[in-house]
Amino acid sequence: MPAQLIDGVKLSQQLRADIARRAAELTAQGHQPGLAVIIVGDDPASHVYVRNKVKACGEAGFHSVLEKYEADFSEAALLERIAALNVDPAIHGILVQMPLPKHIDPSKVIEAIATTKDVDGYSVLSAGELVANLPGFRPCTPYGCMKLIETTGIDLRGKHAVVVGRSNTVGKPMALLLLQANATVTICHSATPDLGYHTRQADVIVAAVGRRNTVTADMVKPGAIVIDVGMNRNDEGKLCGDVDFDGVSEVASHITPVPGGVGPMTITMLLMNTLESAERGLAKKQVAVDPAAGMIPKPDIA
Ligand SMILES: Nc1nc(=O)c2c([nH]1)NC[C@@H]1CN(c3ccc(C(=O)N[C@@H](CCC(=O)O)C(=O)O)cc3)C=[N+]21
Repeated sequence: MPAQLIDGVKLSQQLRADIARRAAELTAQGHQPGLAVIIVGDDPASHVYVRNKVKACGEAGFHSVLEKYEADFSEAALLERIAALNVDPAIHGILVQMPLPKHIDPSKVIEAIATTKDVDGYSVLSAGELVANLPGFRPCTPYGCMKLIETTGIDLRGKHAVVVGRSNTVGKPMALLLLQANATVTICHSATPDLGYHTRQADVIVAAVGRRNTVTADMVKPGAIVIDVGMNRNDEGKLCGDVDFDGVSEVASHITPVPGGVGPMTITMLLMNTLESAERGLAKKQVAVDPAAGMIPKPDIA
């Protein structure tokens, strides 16, 4: 029996409908969710992604600003823009599109974003919150992968999840989210001698390497769930993932396609984080003005 497709476009539509409904409620109370997206340089793929993010904001009823800067925009000027957005009450999320030009230190830029607006979940503090099981913004791609796994109805408790890839943006946070869901987690990477040995034991495989055909049918246990985070081009220039989709579909119980799997969910969870940022800001404001709560009103920075 071929694997069931986990449809990221369909799940995104469902989640985005709910996000739009909650955004409209906030807007009616005078607190429309707002996302600022900054892009530096002229990488064409980055411009496509950024355009998609801004478009998704519009469709969800969010306010959004897109700031585009030339490749020679200075680090100091970028940090200044972030400082301004950090105190802009109309902005609840700030995303600086990666990669940045080489003269800009990405770490400096990420850490400059107010934690309350770090909707990418890329900052050291957001990463620490994830490690410590504290509330905070989850990186959008792994967060989206968890939502995709949820649609299978399979409880992760006690299941063996194998993450292939250890990037700070996907592999590492993915492993932590799976761990939070009570899976037994293995992280494999470029120095793992026999990848198939590990993946063949997996009930769930998350492939986030950036190399096509990294996971083939012989490396998958029958009935496994396979989530493909990869975004590569094949010889015909067509978008493909890290998983040999045709082969693995014959073995897995559930599989995500590329495109149409994880990609759309990344943007959906960005909207979700921005919405939740706006909701938290409003909740804080309501507590701050409630005299019964005995709180001193704080300056409006979130
Ligand atoms: N600060 C920052 N945050 C990011 O979240 C971030 C980033 N930088 N830099 C680049 C990567 C890449 N990324 C994608 C988002 C959606 C799709 C997406 O929607 N993909 C569609 C297909 C798109 C197509 O056809 O080209 C899909 O998989 O179905 C892809 C890639 C976010 N990124």
